[in-house]
Amino acid sequence: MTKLIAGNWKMHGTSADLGEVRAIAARSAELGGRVEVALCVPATLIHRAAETVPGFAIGAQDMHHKEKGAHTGDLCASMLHDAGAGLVIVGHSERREAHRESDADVRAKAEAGLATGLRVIVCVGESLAEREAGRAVATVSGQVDASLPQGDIDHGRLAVAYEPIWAIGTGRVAGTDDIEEMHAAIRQRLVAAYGQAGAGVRILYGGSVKPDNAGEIFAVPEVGGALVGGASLKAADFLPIVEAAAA
Ligand SMILES: O=C[C@H](O)COP(=O)(O)O
Repeated sequence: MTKLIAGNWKMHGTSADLGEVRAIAARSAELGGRVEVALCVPATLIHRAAETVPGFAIGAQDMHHKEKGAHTGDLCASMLHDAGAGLVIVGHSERREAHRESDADVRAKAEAGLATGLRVIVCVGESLAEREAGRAVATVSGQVDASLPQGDIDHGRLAVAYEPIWAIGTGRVAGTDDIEEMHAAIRQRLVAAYGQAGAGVRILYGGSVKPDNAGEIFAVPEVGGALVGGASLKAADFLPIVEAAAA
């Protein structure tokens, strides 16, 4: 399966950073069909980024599950699509925590995103306390069961990102054994939910992915790519990760 490397710029980036988008898109195009690359930029940059690099996948980092209404400050899937987004991240742990998003909220967003034609990355991941209590696999399996869209899916438009919360932005990456165990557990839940289509859903790893650990992570069974935060902000950091996935 071709790996998907998605950058998540979080609350970083203005029009002054479009040169990074341009550099990332140009090298990604050279790598042709060997890897899929996307950048999920702040909502304020989606339109300009999409216009700057036509044909390259620009995404959003969140969306409201409804199509329209009195929701001050929110954006719906069709607005993101209209701005030029081709994909959206939902259920990132930073939103689950800071905005109290539940599994049900995440599922509603994922279903609305797919229904609008966006590709969707659903994030799951355990806290350090849950891992230390031996509940990591149970926690993440429960999130997968309750956060993923219900019904038939187009497996090519859905991905799951496993991001242990304690590995995000900390420089502390999960061990390859732990990644392998968790990705296998997620695969089992995907197949239970979707049958054969569940075998084709990419499972990304996220949490302190850097140029110097990407190759090792990509060699782990069932790792279908990465969701990259800090190292996606600069082409010089992100492109070696993209190249490792294309190798
Ligand atoms: O969405 C990306 C993840 O939160 C990982 O962030 P990070 O690569 O900065 O650890």
